Parts: sequence; C-alpha cells; structure tokens
Amino acid sequence: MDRSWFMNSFRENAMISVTGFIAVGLASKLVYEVFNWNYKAFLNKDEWNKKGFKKIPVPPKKYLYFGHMLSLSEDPTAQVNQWLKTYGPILHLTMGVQHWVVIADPLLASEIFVRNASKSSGRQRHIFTHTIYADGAKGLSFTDSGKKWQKSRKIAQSMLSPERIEKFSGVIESITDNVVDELAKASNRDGSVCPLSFVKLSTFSIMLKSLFGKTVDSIDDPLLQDVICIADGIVKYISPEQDIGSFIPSFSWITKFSKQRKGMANVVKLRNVVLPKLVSEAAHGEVDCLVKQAYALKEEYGLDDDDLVSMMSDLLAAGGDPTSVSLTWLLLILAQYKDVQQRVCYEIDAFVEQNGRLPSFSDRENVPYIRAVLLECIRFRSITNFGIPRFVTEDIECLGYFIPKNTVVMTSMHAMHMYPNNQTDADQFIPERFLGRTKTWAANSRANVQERDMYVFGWGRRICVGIHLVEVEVFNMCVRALGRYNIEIPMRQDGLVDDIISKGSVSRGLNCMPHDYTLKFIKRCNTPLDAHATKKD
Ligand code: HEM
Repeated sequence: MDRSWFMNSFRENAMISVTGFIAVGLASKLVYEVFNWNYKAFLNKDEWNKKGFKKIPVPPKKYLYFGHMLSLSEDPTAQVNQWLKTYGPILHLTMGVQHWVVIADPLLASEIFVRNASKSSGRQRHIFTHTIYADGAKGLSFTDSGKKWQKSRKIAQSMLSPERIEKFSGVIESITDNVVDELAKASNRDGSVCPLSFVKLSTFSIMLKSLFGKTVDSIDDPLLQDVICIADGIVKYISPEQDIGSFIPSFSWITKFSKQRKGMANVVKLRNVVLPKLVSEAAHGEVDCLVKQAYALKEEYGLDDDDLVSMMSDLLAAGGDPTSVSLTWLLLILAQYKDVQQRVCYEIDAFVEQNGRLPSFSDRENVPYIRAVLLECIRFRSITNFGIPRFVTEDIECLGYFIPKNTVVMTSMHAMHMYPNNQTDADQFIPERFLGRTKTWAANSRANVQERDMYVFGWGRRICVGIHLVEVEVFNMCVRALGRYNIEIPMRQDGLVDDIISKGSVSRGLNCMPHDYTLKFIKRCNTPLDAHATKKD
C-alpha cells in the first residue's frame, strides 16, 4: 500500500513529533470517527447501490475511514488514470467523507455536465479556494453557480470575446516577439534555455496589458513577480492533498495550523494589496483595457468593487498560469518532433512569400498544417488532468447511472484525449489526424460531443472563458518562434538527445508540466522573412 500521497501532507505540516498525550487523544477521536463513519456509510449505502441503476466500479484498496486516500500513489493523476484503464470510463472513489466520481468517457461527461448542467455546475467545497480565497461567493472560478457568478461570468465572457481580443492582437504579437528574442538571447548566452519563466513573462504580460493596461518588460519586474506568486499559490493550494480537513473532518485542526493554510493566507493577503490597486488604476486611468469595460458594466450587473477585484484575480491567475504550461508543452513537442517543426516552417515560409509578413491569428484559415499541429499538441499532452472539480447539487440519473447529490465529479482530460473510441493510435503524436479541422478551439470545445476533439477546457456552463485567448497566444508563439528560429533539444555528451516527452508529465497542483528540459534557439538563415526585411530596407 503506497501511502505517500497522504503522508506527504502530514510531513509538510510538520506534525511528526506527536506527544503521547496527543497520540492518545487522537486515537480515541479516530475510534469514535471510525464508528461514526461506518454508521453513516451504512445509512448512505443505498445511494450508491440503488436498484435499477448500473453499479459504478469502485477500485480496490479502499480502506476503512480513509477510503482510497491511502491508495493514491505519489502521483494521484497516474494512479487514477491507471484505474480508469483497468475498470472502465467511470469510477467511484471515496476520499475520507467525500465521494468522487471520475469520468473518462466524453459521452458520459456530456450527459452529466451539459444535459444535467443545472445539477452539476457547483464547485468542490475546497477550504482554501472555496472558503478562504473566494470567500464563499466572490469571483468566478471557485464559487457556486448562483446569480452573482452568472453576472460575473457574463462580464468575463464579453471582456474575452474574440472581437475584444482582436483589438489586442498587436499587443499579443509584440509581447510574443520580445519573449522569443529573450529566449534566443539566453540560449546564445548559456548554450540552451529553460523556457518556463520566459513563457510566464509572455502569458502574464499579456494578461497585465490586456486587463489593466500595464506594461512589464522583464522577468524581474516586481509587479510581474507578485502576480506570478499569487497564481502559483492558487495552483498549488487548490490541489486536494493540501486540504486534508475537507476529507477527514476530525483532522481539520491540522489544516488550521498548517504551513499550507499560512501559505494560502499569504496569497490572499498579497492579492488584497496588489489587485485593488491594479483594478482602481485601470478603471480610472487613460489606457484602454478590459477592466475599464468591466467597471462600466458593474452597476448594471449589481457587482461591487470587491467582486471585480476577485474576478480580475481569477482571470489573471487562470489566464497566466495554464497558458504558460501549454506553451512549455508546445515548444518541447516542436523541438522533439523535428519533422513536424520543419513542415510548420515550410508553411510559415510559404505564407510569408505570398504576403510579406508572418501569419496573424486572423490568417489561421491559410495555415491548415499549423492548425492541426496545435490541436494535436493540446490533445497529446493535457495541461491539466482533472481541471477544476465540480460539485453535484442535486441527484443525477444518466445513461443508467445514479450520482447522488454532494458528489464531487471530475473528468480525466488525459484519459479522454487518449480514449480509444475517440482516436486511433491515441498515444502517437499525429497532427495529420486533425487536417481539415477549421473550427476555432472555442467552437470545438462547445460543439456537440460527437464533433469535439478537445476536452481540456471543460464542459457546459462552467467551461473555460479564456479559450479564444489561449488559442491566439499558442498560435502566435508557434508562428513567431518558428518564423525566425529553429528550436532543438541540446545533444547529450554521448551524442544522443533525451526523449523528454516519453517521460510523461509532472503534477504541479492542478497542472501537468513536462519534465525539466532546456532548448537551443538557432536563428534561421535566408528565410523569406529575411528577404522581405532586406527589400524593405
Ligand atoms: C491552456 C490554458 C487553459 C486551460 C487548459 C484552462 C482550463 C480550464 C478548465 C478545465 C476550467 C474548468 C472548466 C469546467 O469546470 O468545466 C477552466 C475554468 C476557467 N478558466 Fe480556463 N483554462 C485556460 C486558460 C484560461 C485563460 C486564458 C483564462 C482567462 C483569461 C481562463 C479563465 C478561466 C475562468 C475564469 C474559469 C472559471 C469559469 C467558471 O467557473 O465559470 N482560463 N479553465
């Protein structure tokens, strides 16, 4: 039995030196809770074994009181995906007092999150995100789907509409160009470069500029450091192992005094200093930015300044962090699959020869291979595995299954993208499978389940509001990096190149990151872009 997942949270909480007194108290409390839990489990039993419904498979190694918590390995994502492979596309896990249902079948997910949207659009009661960070009802990402959430969501959707994002296309292109140049400089200086901090400079600069009209030039900018620190904190503390008290209420005292709680409190403190100032300066300043638009709508929608601050904090974090992860996968995949990189370069060069400039996002129709590569990147390596878990607020009956109220439901994006019914050779990187796909990612993600190719942005009412912005950023990074540079994984001393992609991913909070890697950026010579630049001179 691998208890490392569970034990890590204890180790981090520095609760190792338990005195005899505490140990006896704890043991008595445990015995009481076990009886209590057993009794409750007995009463609730029928909910999960209702007559006339199919039984949702329960993986083995479910322990008394702790349920599956002790069976999750060091890497819970890999363990759950392994169970999904073995027991089928729907699982029932018990995590202490919580019941989780994990789905790998897109059709089932669609039935639960789209057809039963009114019952499945709550958010998990995670103490850090739901209670401490969102204060129960503020902002967008971690609140329940009540009236305030609906209003905030409407404003966010209008702020991030394709038409509004189009107005910032010049800003996005120029920030991406600067970051690509910085990557190349660092690669020349040091022999190779780890892209993570540079792509964060790109995604967070784009968020700061478009939301607040703020410009940051370097990774060391204090404002950039603050917002990255807030986003990192949210991504870290939202993961379930940070929140033992929500699974085992009798251990909630650990959470109260834990290092994590202090960490989350510091994140909220920093947010409460940085965000109100940013929002106020943007709302009353001269620069055109998305906060101005939100500020103008706030009274009509019955929101106050605090609501706007929480919402902007959500957009900043959700906008900056996962997009940077998708860019790290993109650069790695392009570097490792050299033949794909070469075909992308041919397509860029052909476009430049005809048009005298690099393709912009509005030219995506004219670069079908690049479109297919970017879609396949998103499918092949999921940026997040479980997304932001949902909470079921009313009993659901779907496709012969019964999911009781108060269940946490989540999808495994990885398992869905690798689902054999959806894709042939799903574990291979084959961009050609998507040649001919013309839908934008936002349209693809909202399409009827039979027509969807991507699941990483979620489902139904709570589907990600930033899909269009992500696609624009990913497109620009691909085109603007490979328009001017080739990227390579540095050769080892033995003359071979590491296969980093096959190592799989590393969980960081909600995100799935590539294993550490560096890249070489090599200037491409005699490209059509150079020829056009010379002609202009
Ligand atoms: C590659 C990048 C991104 C990925 C993989 C991603 C993924 C997700 C997922 C899985 C959800 C939960 C959806 C659900 O519950 O069904 C979500 C929600 C959300 N995303 Fe994204 N996202 C990304 C980028 C962005 C960007 C750029 C923004 C904004 C600028 C954004 C803003 C949000 C917000 C506000 C929510 C909460 C929506 C709600 O609860 O109503 N995301 N995202």
